[in-house]
Amino acid sequence: MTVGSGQVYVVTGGCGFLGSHLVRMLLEHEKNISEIRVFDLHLDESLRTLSNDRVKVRLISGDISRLEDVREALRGSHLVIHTASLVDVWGRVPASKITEVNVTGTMNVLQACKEEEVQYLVYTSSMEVVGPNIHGDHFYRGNEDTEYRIYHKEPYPLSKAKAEKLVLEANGAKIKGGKLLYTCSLRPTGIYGEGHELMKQFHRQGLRTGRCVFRAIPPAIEHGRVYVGNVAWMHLLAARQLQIHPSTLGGQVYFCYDSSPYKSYEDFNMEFLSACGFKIIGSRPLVPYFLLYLLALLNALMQWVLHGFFTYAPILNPYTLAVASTTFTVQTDKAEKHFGYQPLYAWEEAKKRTITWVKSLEVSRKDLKDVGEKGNYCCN
Ligand SMILES: NC(=O)c1ccc[n+]([C@@H]2O[C@H](COP(=O)([O-])OP(=O)(O)OC[C@H]3O[C@@H](n4cnc5c(N)ncnc54)[C@H](O)[C@@H]3O)[C@@H](O)[C@H]2O)c1
Ligand SMILES: CC(C)CCC[C@@H](C)[C@H]1CC[C@H]2[C@@H]3[C@H](O)C=C4C[C@@H](O)CC[C@]4(C)[C@H]3CC[C@]12C
Repeated sequence: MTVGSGQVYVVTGGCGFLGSHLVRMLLEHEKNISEIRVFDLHLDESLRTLSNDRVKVRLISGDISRLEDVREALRGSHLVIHTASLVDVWGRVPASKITEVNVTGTMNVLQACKEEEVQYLVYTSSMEVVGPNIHGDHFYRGNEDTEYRIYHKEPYPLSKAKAEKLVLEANGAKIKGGKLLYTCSLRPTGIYGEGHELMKQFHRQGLRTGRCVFRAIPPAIEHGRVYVGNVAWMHLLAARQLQIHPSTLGGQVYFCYDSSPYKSYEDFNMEFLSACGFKIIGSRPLVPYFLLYLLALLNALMQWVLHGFFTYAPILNPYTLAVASTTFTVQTDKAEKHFGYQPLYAWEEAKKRTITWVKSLEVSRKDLKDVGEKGNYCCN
């Protein structure tokens, strides 16, 4: 295999949901690279087979919270896209672990950039560094300059906010050899698309309830969603343009957006699930909010009681309920203005691809059933 003398990119968390889309996106659309280093705690061996005549995909097993691992991965590279993170708003992982991976891990990436002379870093942040806040203030089609009462209490948003701050503060810092480090931060809203773990859970849950989804959140509550392919595309463009126009992109934050419609979380999921015969029951929430809140509190109490025996971490807790019940949508053109971003996938295409994937989940479940698993597939 002949591999050229292009740039070397490191993608931390490259085996995750977004990371693996990003690796494929780079392979297909970034002509200036000869090696992609996929750094992750858990390697997805199938990515290795993506190497081609032009680009080598190198899988590197490592822990972002260990500086030595990160330094080794970054040695001799040109740019880092740092997506590795523990994404947990359910209490599955202790807060200290979330901080270790998301904050210390980011410090390590910055430190390694400085020591290994890597000049460019694109950080995957989250809408959660802004909100929703626990006061339930709505963020209605806001942009990067919209004023909002930012208040973090939960470990995940807290860690993402701290990490983003470190990344932005590091912009312009001197690295070994005297050159400057340039950083920018991308803030996706709720990402969806092929491989979305939470969608798999909603799909499984819907099968258990006879393909019926019981409305819990008022349909007027808008929740921002963005297609994974567009988030990956935006990372690619930001990485490219950060090197060409470091003074424009350096130190900046950008919400990730595309033409996905503004809808409630549940109605948005129905855009895909309805193609599998799922129905949403109720034009308004079937359970009053205070009951849902009590249930969420009960789940939190159970988690606390059972802590030490096993991890009880249902989807519904006071925090996820607050996020789902508070409007948070973005409307901005900052990324277009600063680095020419336009979504690569129109909503129709993103929807089509996601539906094809959700339908494939049905096939794999049916395969399982054929080999003996008991399941409920139909309801209508
Ligand atoms: N999924 C969303 O809706 C969403 C929305 C906004 C922002 N984000 C951000 O996007 C990024 C990717 O999220 P995702 O949904 O693909 O999550 P994911 O869990 O699928 O991917 C994260 C990856 O990081 C890796 N990782 C975790 N701990 C590690 C460690 N100690 N060392 C090395 N690698 C480690 C995981 O193995 C995984 O492959 C994260 O930074 C997340 O905060 C996600
Ligand atoms: C009340 C129930 C019926 C519905 C519960 C849905 C809930 C689990 C969903 C709703 C919104 C989701 C979050 C949102 O899309 C954005 C992000 C940011 C990202 O950085 C991490 C994931 C997260 C927090 C989503 C988690 C799941 C949430 C809370």
